[in-house]
Amino acid sequence: MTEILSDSEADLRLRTGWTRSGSVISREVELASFPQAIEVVDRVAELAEAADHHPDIDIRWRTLTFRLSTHSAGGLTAKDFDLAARIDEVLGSV
Ligand SMILES: C[C@H](O)[C@H](O)[C@H]1CNC2=NC(N)=NC(=O)C2=N1
Repeated sequence: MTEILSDSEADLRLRTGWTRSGSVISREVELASFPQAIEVVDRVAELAEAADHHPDIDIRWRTLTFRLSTHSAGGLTAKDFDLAARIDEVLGSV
């Protein structure tokens, strides 16, 4: 069972560009174009499948918002921060 992180533990792990609201961390990013945003979504989808951990993804033209929480645990876990780091790697590569 993946352990739920306390608010203070979660805040210590919060990555640049991400915010926490309760048991959800999120990052909003604007891409250069809609096709580029969809390319990012495709790449994140592959990472999520490989990790068996999936973000909520809001797509509005060129703006993507990723939201992470561990539904099965009912809170934030290491899985959320690990996937956030992978999402940051994708965003850093476009
Ligand atoms: C059966 C499957 O492993 C689970 O439903 C996975 C799928 N992806 C998931 N993603 C997220 N964000 N939280 C989960 O608890 C979760 N559980």
